[in-house]
Amino acid sequence: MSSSDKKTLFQKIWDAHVVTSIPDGPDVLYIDRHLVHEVTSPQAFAGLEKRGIGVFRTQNTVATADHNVPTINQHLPISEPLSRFQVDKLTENCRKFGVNLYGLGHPFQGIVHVIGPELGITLPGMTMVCGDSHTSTHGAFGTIAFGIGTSEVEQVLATQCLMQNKPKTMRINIEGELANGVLSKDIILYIISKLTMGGATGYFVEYAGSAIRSLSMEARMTICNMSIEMGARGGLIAPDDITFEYIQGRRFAPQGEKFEEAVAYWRTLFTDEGAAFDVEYTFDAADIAPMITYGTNPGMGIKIDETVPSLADIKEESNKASFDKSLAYMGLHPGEQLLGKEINYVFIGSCTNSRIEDLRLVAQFVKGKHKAPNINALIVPGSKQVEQQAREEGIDQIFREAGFELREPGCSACLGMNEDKVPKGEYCISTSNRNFEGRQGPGARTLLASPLTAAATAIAGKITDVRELI
Ligand SMILES: CC(C)[C@H](C(=O)O)[C@@H](O)C(=O)O
Ligand code: SF4
Repeated sequence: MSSSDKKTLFQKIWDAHVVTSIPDGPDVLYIDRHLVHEVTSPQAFAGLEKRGIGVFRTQNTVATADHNVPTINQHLPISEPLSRFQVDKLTENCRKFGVNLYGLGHPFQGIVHVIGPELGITLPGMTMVCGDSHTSTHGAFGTIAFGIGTSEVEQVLATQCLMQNKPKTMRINIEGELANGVLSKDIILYIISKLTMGGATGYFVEYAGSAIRSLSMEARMTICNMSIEMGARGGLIAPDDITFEYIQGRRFAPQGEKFEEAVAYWRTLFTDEGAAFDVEYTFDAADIAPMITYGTNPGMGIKIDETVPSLADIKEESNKASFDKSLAYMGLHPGEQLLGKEINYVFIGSCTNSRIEDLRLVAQFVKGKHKAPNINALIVPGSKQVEQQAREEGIDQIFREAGFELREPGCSACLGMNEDKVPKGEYCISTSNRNFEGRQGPGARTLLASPLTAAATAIAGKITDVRELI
């Protein structure tokens, strides 16, 4: 193989999906799977209706209701009018256009980025899109998965294709062993704190290295999920035995001989030795600690035992400009220690950390303990299946005894499009992926962290270094 024949994983998947290349323009890509939710689909369906056309490949399109759904009493009509309208509109559109919907009440309903993988809809080597920035989650399977805008949603519904300029490629290697109490959420918060919020803009990232290889699929999804938070178009990880084992037997995954055939192909999905990336970074896993954010973008993160930096420590120009405003919003000041700070809200959920593995980890930690009296804790599973599994495993019971409530699935307080909001001025340790101003409710102050850090904080009633407790 000459050096020019050597391909990155990204290049291999991309090349396999180019329908046609527009000279000096974008490529037209075939899209294997299209996920749809209630927020970004109404205008797209309306556009099809206006043009008098249908959905080209309904069998490749799956919809669910997640952003606007309440997390209690899902069997009752939605009381909040806008949310009810959005969810009803999705139901109506899916019925009209013949799209498969896992709506409220369906045993497969859940956050779009949780249900795709758990149902075996997400498979290695695919192209996947959704009108949602965290579609990058699915890259954990060795998939080119990325978020698109509503007009592109219409394009894909109509043609199963999408025009795309090829992004540049970046590889991030994490080598070595993670310390006890450090989770994949800490890895990605660490990476984003190093690269900053705009550091991967224009790139598609491949995560590699021994620390990444050792992670479960759930943990890999957490990392790929947040690729977008450093501006990347998406992130992916080469599939391996851990991936194949996760997929085997899942509802819509190939079965029997078909599965073996698929695995034989999936094993070709890796970056060739010596293939070139536009940029490459390597970090030492041993340098990663439990992380927490102090500001209003996910790149404003520190190791939990560090202090809030000062303007002089900030390197990125765009962050400098908003630094003071960000700290004022958060009610924090440079040099302040976050450890030991009393906070009243904990949110465990979102497409970053609401999978069964996250819930198990939290349950294992809180078992036999009780949350502090000042803490309001919300645990929201990513899907009906996760909720069901948690109940079967007695995890709901453990949570109840520890003073937490296991809700019904949805995006919930990740972005507060339903009634799950954090009150103005209150701090919330959140396992979600965004800490923008007002993200969890007007005036709410979000501190992003791992599920273990969230759990430890809930028990102590103040920001806690989980390494001291395990
Ligand atoms: C509502 C949706 C378009 C949005 C996104 O694209 O990511 C949401 O999921 C988010 O996390 O902010
Ligand atoms: S859980 Fe949060 S980040 Fe994920 S899709 Fe829903 S709103 Fe977006």
